[in-house]
Amino acid sequence: MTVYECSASMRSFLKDLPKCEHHLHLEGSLEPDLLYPLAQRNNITLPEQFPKTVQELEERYTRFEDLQDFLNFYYIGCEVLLQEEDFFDLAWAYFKRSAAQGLKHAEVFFDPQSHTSRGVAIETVVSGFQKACVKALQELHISSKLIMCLLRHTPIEECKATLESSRVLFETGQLHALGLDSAEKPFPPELFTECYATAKEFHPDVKLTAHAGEEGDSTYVENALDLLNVTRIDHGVNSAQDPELMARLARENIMLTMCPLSNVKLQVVKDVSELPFDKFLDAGISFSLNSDDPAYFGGYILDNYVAVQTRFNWDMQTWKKVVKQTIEGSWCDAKRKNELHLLLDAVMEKYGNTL
Ligand code: HPA
Ligand SMILES: [Zn+2]
Repeated sequence: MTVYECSASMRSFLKDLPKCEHHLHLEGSLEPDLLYPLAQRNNITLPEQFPKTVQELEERYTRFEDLQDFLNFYYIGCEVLLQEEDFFDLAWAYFKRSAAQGLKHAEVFFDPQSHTSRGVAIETVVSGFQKACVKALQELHISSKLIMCLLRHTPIEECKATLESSRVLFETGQLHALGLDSAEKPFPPELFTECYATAKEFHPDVKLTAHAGEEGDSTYVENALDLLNVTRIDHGVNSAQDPELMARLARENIMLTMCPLSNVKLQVVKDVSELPFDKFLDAGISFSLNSDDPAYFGGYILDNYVAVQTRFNWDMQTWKKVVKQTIEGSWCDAKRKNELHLLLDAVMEKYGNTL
């Protein structure tokens, strides 16, 4: 297993940076040591061939062949979540772990269809997550937003029904944005044009994002922009294939929510060093660094920052630039952004030119 290490002082600087996460699937933060107790609490029988112990499961998580191989485990994991308190426990565990890594603001995904398909009401899911968000703000000073994702492998009629059932949650601002995840290549953005238009009709403030260019090529990114009217792209690694698209991303200030450890684990790239961060910086493209499904990919937000540092060896000013653009690309209000910028200034001052 690859170990990413940087100097203790650099790690301390990276930990102190006020980090915002834009690409985190709450269901992907289900650690094996919570999965089995929840299965027991809810009397869920896991499939016969599913690993029987935390250790066996952790071992299996070290070798995913591709996105689909991972998703097969991810959806089985979802099955242990039933009650409001399960969703609360899951999200609260994520916030606590990430607080210890210097997380200050999180815009987090969830997949209602992986729960409603098992008879769990969307309100139960959202209510559990919301309670954790409130506690995270009060006790950990982490602000957050919920992004509802549609599962692109499910029938479009099911996606439309899910959207309809979430209408009030969007209208009342309990849900902040719409996203799109699951198997990318067979289910391109154009299938979801109507769903995205509907979400925007719920409320003009609803934000739109979509996974694109993780396993799909750069045309998936282009089509998500043109047909879904997203203002953010989740992953978008493959945008680097097309110089014209790169120029457009910079011009239109589209943020890419990059996930270094995920990309290695799902074999999008062989090593973090292959990711086009320097190309994006040179082209003036905004990106953030995120953990995606930390329980499955072996690292939370700071672990991703450290992995990038071990391969790119950025100086403090480059990190300042990356964190600044991450704050700017967040969907929190101007007051919160200002607080985050002040935290960043304080960290830069604390470390001076020492690194
Ligand atoms: O990394 C991902 N990609 C696509 N779908 C997902 N659903 C959870 N995680 C992912
Ligand atoms: Zn993702």
